[in-house]
Amino acid sequence: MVRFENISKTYPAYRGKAGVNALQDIDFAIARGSITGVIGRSGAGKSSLVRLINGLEKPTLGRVIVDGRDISALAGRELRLAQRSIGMIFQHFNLLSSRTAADNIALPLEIAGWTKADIKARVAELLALVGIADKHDRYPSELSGGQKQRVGIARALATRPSVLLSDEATSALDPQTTRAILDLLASINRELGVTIVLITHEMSVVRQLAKEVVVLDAGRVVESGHVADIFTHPRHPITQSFLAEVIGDSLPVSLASRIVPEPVGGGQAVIRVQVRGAGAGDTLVARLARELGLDVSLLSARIDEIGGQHVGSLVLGIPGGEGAATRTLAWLSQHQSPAERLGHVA
Ligand SMILES: Nc1ncnc2c1ncn2[C@@H]1O[C@H](COP(=O)(O)OP(=O)(O)OP(=O)(O)O)[C@@H](O)[C@H]1O
Repeated sequence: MVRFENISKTYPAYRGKAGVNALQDIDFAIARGSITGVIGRSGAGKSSLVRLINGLEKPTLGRVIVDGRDISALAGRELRLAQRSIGMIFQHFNLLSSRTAADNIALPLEIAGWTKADIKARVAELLALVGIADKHDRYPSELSGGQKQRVGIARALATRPSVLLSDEATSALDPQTTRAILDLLASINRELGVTIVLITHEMSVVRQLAKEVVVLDAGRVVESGHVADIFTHPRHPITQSFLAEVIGDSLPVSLASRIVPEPVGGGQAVIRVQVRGAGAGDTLVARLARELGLDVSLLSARIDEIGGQHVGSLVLGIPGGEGAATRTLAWLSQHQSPAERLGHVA
């Protein structure tokens, strides 16, 4: 559906400023009908990547294939026609302030040469789809941020695109409105089958909506895969730092304040283990206790639903000194459960 084939993008040197290698060796595919999050820090190359998908930028090397066509090779009318099958929504909505909600949504249809009657019917359908049928005649200044983004989404879907690009579309919204807009995008993906590519610097957005994630750093893909896999087994430090922001690797203060680096006589080793799948945590703790004959205690637990899977971490207290802690870590490793020792409590 969208395929990056060995893409590099270099912006040339300009007025004494050095050239920038914005993207290098980008090679991955986005499946039809999927929701893929592309995450990276500022300057990682996210916007350059989306602009390649809709043909606003050309790659320096490689090809970008959208719906079986090399969009990077198109120009003029052919490019404009191809762009009708790629909708885009933006952080600041990019609505025309002089046009009503309905007339903003009508704009791409006017450009595509639809008749007045067809435009009227399609706009009514789109306003209903995004849940603001009553805002037909409102100007952007009379709408809330969430409502403006709904107009943006309706406008992006007007010409029935197969791909919807979202460039930080919820970054200017509060958490509750963000959730409502992400829910709307999920239902659009489900009901219309539109492929969604989500550019963001927030892992919480990826977690709520995406099934696949691509992590960009300094113009390269450093990690990619299913969201649930990446959340449970992040390999690259940049991914780990994004995850720490959302999963809250932080322990409850009451526990964190008791953990010390050295073993405490008669105390417990503190081990954090990642778990995955409904009920996986219970099963793991029960088996560990039974097979190693240990009186394991559960000091803290956090389970989230990510990419449709239960993932989280358990903090276990292991009595029995260093030997028991080492045996526990070995057992967890044998059972493919990533674990780390945090210290000891009395
Ligand atoms: N038109 C341009 N001309 C020159 N350099 C550019 C241009 N657009 C982007 N860059 C540079 O390319 C690199 C990647 O920028 P890009 O905007 O793609 O990153 P980003 O991940 O979207 O960042 P942000 O989240 O801050 O928007 C940056 O170093 C940026 O300064």
